Amino acid sequence: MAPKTPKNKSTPQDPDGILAGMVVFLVQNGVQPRRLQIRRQKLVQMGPAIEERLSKRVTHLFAMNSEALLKQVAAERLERFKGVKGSPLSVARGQLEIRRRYLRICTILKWTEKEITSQTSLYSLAPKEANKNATSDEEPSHSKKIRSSSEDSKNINAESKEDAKSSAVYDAPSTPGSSDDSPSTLSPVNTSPLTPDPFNEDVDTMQTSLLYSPPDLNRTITEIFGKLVNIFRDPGDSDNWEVIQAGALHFEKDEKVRTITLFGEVWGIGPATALKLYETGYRTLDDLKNENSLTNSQRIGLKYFDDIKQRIPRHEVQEMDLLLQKVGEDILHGVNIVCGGSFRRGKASCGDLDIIITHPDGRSHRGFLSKYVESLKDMKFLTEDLIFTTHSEETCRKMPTLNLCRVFSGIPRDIYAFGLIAWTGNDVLNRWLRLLAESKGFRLDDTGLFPATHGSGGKRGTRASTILKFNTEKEV
Ligand SMILES: Nc1ccn([C@H]2C[C@H](O)[C@@H](COP(=O)(O)OP(=O)(O)OP(=O)(O)O)O2)c(=O)n1
Repeated sequence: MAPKTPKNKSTPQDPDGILAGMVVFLVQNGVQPRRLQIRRQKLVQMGPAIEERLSKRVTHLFAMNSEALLKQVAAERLERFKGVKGSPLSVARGQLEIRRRYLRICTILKWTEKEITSQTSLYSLAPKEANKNATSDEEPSHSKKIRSSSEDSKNINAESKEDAKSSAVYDAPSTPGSSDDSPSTLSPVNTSPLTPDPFNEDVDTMQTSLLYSPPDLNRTITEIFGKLVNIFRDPGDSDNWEVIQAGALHFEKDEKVRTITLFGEVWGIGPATALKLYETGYRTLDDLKNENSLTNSQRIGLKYFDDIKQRIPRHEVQEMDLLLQKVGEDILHGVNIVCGGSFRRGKASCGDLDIIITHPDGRSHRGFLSKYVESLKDMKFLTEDLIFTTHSEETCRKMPTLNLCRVFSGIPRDIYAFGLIAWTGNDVLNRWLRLLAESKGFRLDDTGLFPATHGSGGKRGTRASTILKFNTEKEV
């Protein structure tokens, strides 16, 4: 029988790596499993042995901070690390960088708040007996010289932002049954190959710093551009078709493309309508004001074109979120109102507000939406209705503006987790999750996870009526 291929490719280890000879125990507490996995892979490349338990062999502990360390490891077990050199290490761009200004003699138990500089620093505590090379406070304890540069702080800052972002996701108003989504949840380290982190939009950046060799997608793109150049090339104007020289794609200058793009930016106007309007002879937004065939939503989209295009700063969304919750609570005690979308993902600005509503009792959400919207209109928070659709007896959606606020209400409690995921996004995560579900024979949408029938001729199967129920996003 052929030997089994290991399922997971292990990260290549550098036997001469900067941490070769160390036996490291990674403290999981305080680190998101995904981030821990990335750090673990980076560390492995630097040559240490990584122990799964805090055995006697362990020479170094890596933890986010003293608090996280003490939460996971009893103080007595750290006795042997007492009074030895501790230096925060930053693993960045595949290199271990030691910031000398932080080198100090310290004992773990004396760490103060001040010394916990940022969440992104890894603290290394080298036990005396294993750290014979350690000389003075001024020198890194490792024999290899390590580049110390401004890059370090750049990397740290980048990581800090990312952390702030990820934690903001979890700072979202608590939702029924979802309190276990906290980033500090302990979970076993998963050493499977890297897969996109659904909740972390910047993970790609981190991945590129690992040993990662993706397919050459640029080539596909340049080939397509090459074809476009040939199509749009003007033989008499050979200087004017290269993207770099012109600063834009040639076809972006084309009046038809430009007009259709502009019209398509009006809320409610899709590509087909935009083309129709172009063919009617319209060229500017002002022209459209006279068009009778526009729907009410399109008309509002046109009226507030500039407003709608402006992104809303996070602090303003925060204020609106508080107000939305207060008004909701005044109407229906215990109602759960979460602002999803980019706000819940911790973004600095948001295109709109995506409000997801349910009630823990599974019943009272019914009829809530109309009272809620009326109330918000009375106080002039909402001024115009764009769309109101009812998908079923229980699920209805409304998108009023001027605050461009999308309200998803009446999401019954038992499918709420699906709604939360879908309306928190981002869209890439949603596509990724749906594909994943499909690959396992399911259909996933904002109302549930359903076993799928077998499709034929390359078509997707239809979804069965049985719904699988899950309480939290994590379970989904
Ligand atoms: N094509 C799309 C569009 C949206 N969504 C989901 C994920 C989004 O996060 C959520 C809300 O959509 P928005 O268009 O409001 O997008 P965001 O809130 O993410 O960003 P923005 O700040 O631009 O509003 O809906 C999706 O799955 N697929």
